[in-house]
Amino acid sequence: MVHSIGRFLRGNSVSINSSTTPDLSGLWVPLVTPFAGDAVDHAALQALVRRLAPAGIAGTVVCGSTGEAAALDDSEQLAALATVAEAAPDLPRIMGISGYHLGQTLDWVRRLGPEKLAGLLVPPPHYIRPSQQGLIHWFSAIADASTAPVLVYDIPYRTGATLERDTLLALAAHPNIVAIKDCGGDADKTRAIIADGRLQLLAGEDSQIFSTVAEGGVGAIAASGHLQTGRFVQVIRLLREGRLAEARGQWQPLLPLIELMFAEPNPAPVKAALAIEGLMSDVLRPPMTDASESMRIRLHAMLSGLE
Ligand SMILES: O=C(O)C1=N[C@H](C(=O)O)C[C@H](O)C1
Repeated sequence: MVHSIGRFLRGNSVSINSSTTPDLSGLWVPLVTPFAGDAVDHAALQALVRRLAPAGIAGTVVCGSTGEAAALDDSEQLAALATVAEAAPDLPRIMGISGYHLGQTLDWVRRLGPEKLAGLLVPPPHYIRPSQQGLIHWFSAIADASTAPVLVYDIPYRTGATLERDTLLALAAHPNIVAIKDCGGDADKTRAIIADGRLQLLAGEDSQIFSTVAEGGVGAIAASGHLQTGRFVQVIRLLREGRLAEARGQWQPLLPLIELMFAEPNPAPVKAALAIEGLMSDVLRPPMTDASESMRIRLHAMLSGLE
């Protein structure tokens, strides 16, 4: 049994009720961060957002893992967020955060307080591998401090921390924790969260979008959605409408694209594909590396075959 020491279980939580819980369904695109040389390429970021916005996406994620947030300093992150907001002011934005120092992370959450965010995407602290009780403390403290609703980012292969099913169900009681981005790799846990019904579940593994939404997930945060965006949007919409065969017809042509996008560390293939399309230059910040030559050749072939 895990015990929360968060403010919400002490009875003085922020007053957020179900009528104000945001609807996070649909496709969210975790934006890459384009670079021009050493600097963030704001013009390319703006053009990217303007291309994605009309495709029917729910919104964007700024500074997720795909956005190479680990390589951006605070002012670059705030500037990227401002550029995305300026490019499409009415398109909802989720901001990714991460860290392992609770005090510094809370300071950052408070600095983000004035931003108009649809949510804050928060993974467990990486590297330090706390207990389940420690994880409850981490998320509760952040959710207490955040003016935006919190999405729990369950991604043990990046953080080294496993969020157990009971932990996620305990966090679902927090009025400001509203969703999970599911990269947990545990189908039983995924189903339990969906069956519980309090957290909106978004697929975080692109290859699992179909199965997750077919089982009751509300959408996805998917880097592959930079390409063939309208088709990803359609798949999720059709599944949520129960139109399984039509959804499958849209989904199957996306599988080679998804496979290619993760054949090298994300976001190198996504950036290479967008560079081929003339949207940005193909630059990542070390220690991330740009796509290999063989990847570029495969991308050229794939993009020329796409409608
Ligand atoms: O940035 C994200 O959010 C995503 N991250 C995943 C990862 O690379 O770990 C992939 C997913 O498509 C989106």
